[in-house]
Formats: sequence, C-alpha cells, structure tokens
Amino acid sequence: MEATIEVSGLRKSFGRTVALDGMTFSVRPGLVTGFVGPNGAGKSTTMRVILGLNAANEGTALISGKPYHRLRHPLSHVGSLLDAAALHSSRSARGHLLWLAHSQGMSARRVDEVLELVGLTSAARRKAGGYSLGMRQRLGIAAALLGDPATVMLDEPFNGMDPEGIVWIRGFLRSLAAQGRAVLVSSHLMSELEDTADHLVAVGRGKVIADSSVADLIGAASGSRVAVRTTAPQDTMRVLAVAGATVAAIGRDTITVSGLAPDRIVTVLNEGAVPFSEVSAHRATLEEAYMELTRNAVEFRAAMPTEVAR
Ligand SMILES: Nc1ncnc2c1ncn2[C@@H]1O[C@H](COP(=O)(O)OP(=O)(O)OP(=O)(O)O)[C@@H](O)[C@H]1O
Repeated sequence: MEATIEVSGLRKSFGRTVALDGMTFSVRPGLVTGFVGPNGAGKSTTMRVILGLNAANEGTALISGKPYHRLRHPLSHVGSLLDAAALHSSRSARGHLLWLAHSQGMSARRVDEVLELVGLTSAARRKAGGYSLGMRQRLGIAAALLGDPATVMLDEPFNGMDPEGIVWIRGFLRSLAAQGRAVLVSSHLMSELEDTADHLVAVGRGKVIADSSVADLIGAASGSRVAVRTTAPQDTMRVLAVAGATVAAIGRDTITVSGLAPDRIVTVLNEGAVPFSEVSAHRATLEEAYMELTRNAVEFRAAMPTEVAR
C-alpha cells in the first residue's frame, strides 16, 4: 500500500474556537512536505485528527487510504512525534523505547536500531528526564520509527535543536523521504525547512492557503531578478537605478536587480567604475518565497495565537 496522507474538508471547533475550517491537502511518498503556518493555524490539531487523537466535526483524514483506527498495525503505517516532552522522566531512553516496543510486540533489537539511527546509543541508559530538549526530540523520533513506518509525521521536530541537531535532522528527514516514505513536518520557521522540504503546505486559520512544490515557490519568488555583490552598495544602486533598473538591498553587500539583463548590469557597473565581485541569477530563500506567498493573504496575516486552555 502506498504511503500517503489524505486530509479532506476537516472541520474542528473547540467551543467557539474554530481550529480547522475545511483543511484539505495530501502528502505524497518520497517527499518531505513542510506543514507551515503561524501559531494557532491548526497544524497540531490536523496531526492529532490524522492520528485519531481528536475527532473532527466534519471531513476525513486517511493514512494509506484508511482512517487511523482501521489500520491493522498502525505503527508500521505511521510514526509520529507530537510532543517531545511526553515521556516518563524516570525511565532511561532505552527503557522508554523498550516499554513502547513491548506494548506493540516489537523486539529489543529494533529499539537498539532506532537508538543508533537517531544517534542516542551512547546516552541510551541515561534517564530521559535529564535529556535536553534536542535529545528528547531525537528520542521522540526514535519512538516514531520503531514500527518502520511508511509515513512519518513530526510536529516541530526542530524545536530545541542546536545547529548541529538541525543539520542532522535535515539530512535525516531527507533520507526518510529517499527511502520512499511520506514525511510531514510542521514548523513555523521557514529557515528550518530550507534545503529540506520538497513540498510546502502553508496554512492559516484552519485552512490551506498554499500547496505547492518548493521549487515552484522559490522560482516564482526569485522571478528574473539578478543578485549583485558589491563593496559599494549605494553607488551600485544609484548607477543601476539611473540605467532604468529596479533595485533592492537584501544584505550588507548584496543587491537584487530587476529590469536589466546580467550583461547590461556588468556594462553599467564597469562604465560607472563601481566595484562588484559577483553578478548572478538571484535565488530567493524559502523565507522570501513564504513572505511572497502570504503577502496577499490578509486572513493569514491576521491569524494570531488564540489563548485558549488546552
Ligand atoms: N484542546 C484544545 N482546546 C481548546 N482549543 C484548542 C485545543 N487545541 C487547539 N486549540 C485551538 O485551536 C487552534 C489551532 O491550534 P493548533 O495547536 O492546532 O495550531 P498550530 O498551528 O499547531 O499552532 P502552534 O504553531 O502554536 O503549535 C488554536 O486557536 C488553539 O488555541
């Protein structure tokens, strides 16, 4: 059976708070799909509904074509990390995983395999209560992988990770997708998903506002802009603007230019005796692409965290 998640028309309210308002998207195998949006947009609630932890008022959520409660061996279909803090702090990491594994009829050998996969072997016998948040995230990911699931769903796994952990998790997510798994990862920081996500589902106020490949998003946000690196940004902007270009400073020494071809830019800078070290096609960051995407979505921008007791 193919690894997929299909969410269709989900609606969910908590009292008067509308958490999901027609959430619809799908997650395909072999790709890392970033699930992004501001606090309170409905990412965690969607994941909880997919896992059958919250009942939707309307709509369907299917994993490999079935609702969670109809999967025969759920952990071999879907592994999830929703809350890295949810563990017995007095148990060792290995003890925690053994307890989970035994309750699902899985072997101690699998526990040691997943500990190795997430780089926790040497810390496996320490009490999980003494783990840093980054180590807890790794332990949560190990637990998610116990059943060797076709679909992996992680809620903000970058939280609390140090730079080395972030680099590790990026590579790890990519390798899970390369093995053909469907990977859904929520985040509210685009920078975390840079060079990791293939596809982006952006949500605001309980519904999808964009569902697109990252390559298309970055392509659209990059446009036909050219990046110029220079030690003289003011002079560069002045001479290019006089030549008819639209210019914007995007860093201390980088300017983006539209309206002039790269060879013309070089000519203009040379004629103006303005120093530059690079003229190249501008590639927008995922953050820029996201801002571009959400610029017109007034409703999305207005989405703010709602203070409601969980
Ligand atoms: N158990 C609950 N009881 C009441 N309201 C809830 C509950 N769970 C979620 N909500 C509300 O539903 C909305 C969506 O919350 P959700 O946690 O799904 O958003 P999120 O996108 O995951 O946010 P974050 O990025 O902060 O984790 C919010 O307004 C939230 O306060």
